[in-house]
Amino acid sequence: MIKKMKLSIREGVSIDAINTSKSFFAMRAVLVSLLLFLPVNAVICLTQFERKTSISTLDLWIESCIILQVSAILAMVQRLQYNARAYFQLSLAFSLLLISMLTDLMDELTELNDLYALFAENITFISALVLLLTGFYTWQTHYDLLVKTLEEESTIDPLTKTFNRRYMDSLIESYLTHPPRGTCDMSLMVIDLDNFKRVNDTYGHHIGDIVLQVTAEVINEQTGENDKLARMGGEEFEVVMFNTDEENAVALAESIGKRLSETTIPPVGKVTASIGIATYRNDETLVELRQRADSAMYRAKALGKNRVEIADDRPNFNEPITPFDPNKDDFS
Ligand SMILES: Nc1nc2c(ncn2[C@@H]2O[C@H](COP(=O)(O)OP(=O)(O)OP(=O)(O)O)[C@@H](O)[C@H]2O)c(=O)[nH]1
Repeated sequence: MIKKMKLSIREGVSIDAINTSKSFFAMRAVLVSLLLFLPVNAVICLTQFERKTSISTLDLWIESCIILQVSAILAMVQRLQYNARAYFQLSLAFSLLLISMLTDLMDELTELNDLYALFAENITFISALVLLLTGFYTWQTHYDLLVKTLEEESTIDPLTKTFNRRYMDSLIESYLTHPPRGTCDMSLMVIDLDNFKRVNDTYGHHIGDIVLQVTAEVINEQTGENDKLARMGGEEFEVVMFNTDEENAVALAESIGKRLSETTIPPVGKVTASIGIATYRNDETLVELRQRADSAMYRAKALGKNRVEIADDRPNFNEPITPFDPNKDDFS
């Protein structure tokens, strides 16, 4: 069952669950020993019933049914595997509830009306209720945390801690489906690091990862609250800029490119990026918008890298727009 959990829950959460597996086994041992008392108790009850018969058969049936139901719930609790504490508290709560009900049944059957038994029965019952409340609370808290973790993991790139492609797609799609009232420009920027393979080949994958992290930091420093950054995969990033026309998008792209080309990342030195910009046109789909931004980025690569290009039907689009420093090496 632990294996199944590992497969169904994402890595971060499953580690938490596996770490607690020892507690599950310990708790299971306690429960099994508790449950062994059930048939023993039942035998005692029936023996007593032979002798004292003041309790009605209907009462006996009703109480037995409730006991069976609680046992069934206890068995179901065994399937709540994702939090050791909730599992422990709920299992103990239902076990105590069973003990309390069995004690009650025995008490009625034997008609001893023993004060000690009455006291023990009530104490057990109250403890069971307290444990039930805390168990459900723990369960709910852990469930909320689980949902939050899964939400984060499904939208965040684990390496750079920026958003991922899935989040970016849904963000832009929701803008396109429900555009804000009035005119509101939206621009998309595609940023692709230059000669990144060389960085990996020269310094290793680990240093390549650091370069990606620093790149994300540099882009984040330059962007404002209307912009969202995502790593789309490999060495490619996207920034969606709401309330941003082409002119402002180019200005932001230039500042990102400039800042990146000035940043020294040891031991690599400086890295550069080719950037493509596309500003949203009415009735355009996400695929079309991204295609235009992508082709602008590829044009930037073709024109010598380390520059910004705008996706457009401009007649002179082949002319470089804003070269940072075309003669400079990509990393020094
Ligand atoms: N370190 C690291 N490298 C990655 C990751 N994802 C992809 N890569 C590497 O990124 C490199 C991309 O290489 P290319 O597509 O040839 O791009 P490039 O070398 O930047 O060439 P240009 O884009 O033309 O400048 C490959 O070596 C991939 O292995 C990652 O998560 N970490």
